[in-house]
Amino acid sequence: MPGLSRLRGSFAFTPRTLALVWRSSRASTIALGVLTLVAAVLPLGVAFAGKAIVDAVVARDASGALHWVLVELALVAALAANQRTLTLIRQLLGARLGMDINVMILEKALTLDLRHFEDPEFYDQLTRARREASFRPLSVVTESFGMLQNLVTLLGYGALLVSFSPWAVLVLVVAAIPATIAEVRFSNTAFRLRNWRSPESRKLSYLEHVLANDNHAKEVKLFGIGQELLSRYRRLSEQFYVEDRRLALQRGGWGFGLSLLGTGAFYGCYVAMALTAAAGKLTLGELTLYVAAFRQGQQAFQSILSALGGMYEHNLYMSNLFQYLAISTTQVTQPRPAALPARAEGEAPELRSGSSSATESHLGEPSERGIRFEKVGFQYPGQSRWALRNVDLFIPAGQSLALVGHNGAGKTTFIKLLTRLYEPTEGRILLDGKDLRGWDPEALRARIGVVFQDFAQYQFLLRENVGLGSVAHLHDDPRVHRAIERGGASEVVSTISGGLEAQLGRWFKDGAELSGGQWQKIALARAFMREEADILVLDEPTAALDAEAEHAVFERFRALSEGRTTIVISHRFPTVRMADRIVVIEGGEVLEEGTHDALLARDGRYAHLFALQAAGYT
Ligand SMILES: Nc1ncnc2c1ncn2[C@@H]1O[C@H](COP(=O)(O)OP(=O)(O)OP(=O)(O)O)[C@@H](O)[C@H]1O
Repeated sequence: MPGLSRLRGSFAFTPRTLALVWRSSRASTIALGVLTLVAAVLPLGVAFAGKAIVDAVVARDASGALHWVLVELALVAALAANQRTLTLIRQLLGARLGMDINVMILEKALTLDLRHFEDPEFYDQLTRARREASFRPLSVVTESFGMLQNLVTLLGYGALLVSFSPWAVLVLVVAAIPATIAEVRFSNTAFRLRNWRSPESRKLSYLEHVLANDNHAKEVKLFGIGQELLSRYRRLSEQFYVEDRRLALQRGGWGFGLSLLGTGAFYGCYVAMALTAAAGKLTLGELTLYVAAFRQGQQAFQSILSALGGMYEHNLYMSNLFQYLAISTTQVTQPRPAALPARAEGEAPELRSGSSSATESHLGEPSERGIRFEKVGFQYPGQSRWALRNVDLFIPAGQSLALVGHNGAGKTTFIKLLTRLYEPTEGRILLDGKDLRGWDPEALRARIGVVFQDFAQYQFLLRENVGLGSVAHLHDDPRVHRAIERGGASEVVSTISGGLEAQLGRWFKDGAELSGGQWQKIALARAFMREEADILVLDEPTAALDAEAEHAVFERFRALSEGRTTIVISHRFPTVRMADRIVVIEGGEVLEEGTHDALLARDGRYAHLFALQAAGYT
């Protein structure tokens, strides 16, 4: 039955949510439970005192009436104090919970793979989890306790009403059901609407970001694209508004119509009670009590039912959070069987025919020192195109290698695989004879220092921008200075005031903004913080430097990288030719490889590109 499964759905994540809340603050959760029970019982006392007052008045018992008025006053005061404390605890618990859950979300983000961040569906999930989950858990708790409170109140009023007529209890219950069913339905629609348009919401946030962000301000102004983007923003938000309005109107209309049923039921019972009292079968006090019991019982019951609707909605949102937290972070580790026969770690590798000339005649042995790509192929998740294919390559330890190729040839992908940001779809990569998948990720990354073309510009202190290259040495000043010098950033440091403690970037007060080339030098310095790393990779991090500066950087880089393996990606031949060995990648495959002179002599693609650049065409 769909109704029943919805009802079950309303509570599916409640135990896990309550566990989250319990872990956040036990004391607050217990206090919330106790105060909720008090809030459930006190109104019964107030109603009973009301009856006693009326009865005392009718019996002309002044002191009795005064006594009960004082009792009622005390109960009402207690109720108000209880309510205030409840609100306070809810606020505190809500703040604590929001904090804890955001930390959980970010902690999870740290364990995710790069592929997750490059996947739009994952992004939607993350956005949804962050948007809703910090306040929904508290709503689940408040709603659960609220339901308990109303249930106790309802049972109390129900017991009172039964003595008037069991029919009254039945009418009270039945009249509230249609409105509840409608509420659950609308909650469901609201959730689906928001989930369904989640990609559109991201577009909206992105437009906001472009229109109000320092990175884009120059282009937005100079290309005059502000109005165009703003009108896209308007169109999208207008569309959202229309959908939301339709839903709100439907929800409001149905809610109002169906609540009339409850009002009708109340007045029907009121008439019955009034007639019974007029016939002398009820005292005035009993009439007052029953009317109050019916009205408040009805309210309690409606609250329970609408809380059910709310719970259903909260649970749908909580499912987002739990799904996000359950994302598997283990990468696909099995190479495709067709590509390479499975082989146990350490087992003697057999020779394979058809290896490109890039491969030395021997294959990975546990004792070899260097990086070996064995028939490596890679497709980005969800893509049928091979970004890399049939890559067979051995880079002996200490060698300097340059990767050359057109845009989109697969050079960065090569680095992403080497640094295990992704794993090969087929084939395998070995470091010192051991499959990368067998390496502890921490140990592997400690050995590699990388600067990507889209390196980060942290809006942090200068010390942090450099020192974060080796967090453990963030406060090791001599090391930070050494790294700055090696990255060629000494003149950057001398031009800004504040030295290592200077704030960089424009986001925060007194931040010094650097030029593109200066940021690159800082990024290089960050890589040089990894003094223990024996593999250094520069993926075009010098594109913003002028040719002369780039040449200087690479000369220094080479000198400093003595004995280390270096891999450099560059489109500039003066840089490329310095490498011991050059690999030309085209369409994801290794096309040529050799020294600069050997490749020129071969007169192939490399020689062609070199001639173009020498003639000033690239
Ligand atoms: N995250 C990704 N998802 C899907 N495809 C990608 C992704 N990153 C790169 N690609 C595709 O993989 C191919 C190789 O890209 P890669 O970044 O390795 O090229 P590149 O040689 O480094 O280019 P450039 O010189 O422009 O930096 C390209 O066709 C690109 O479109």
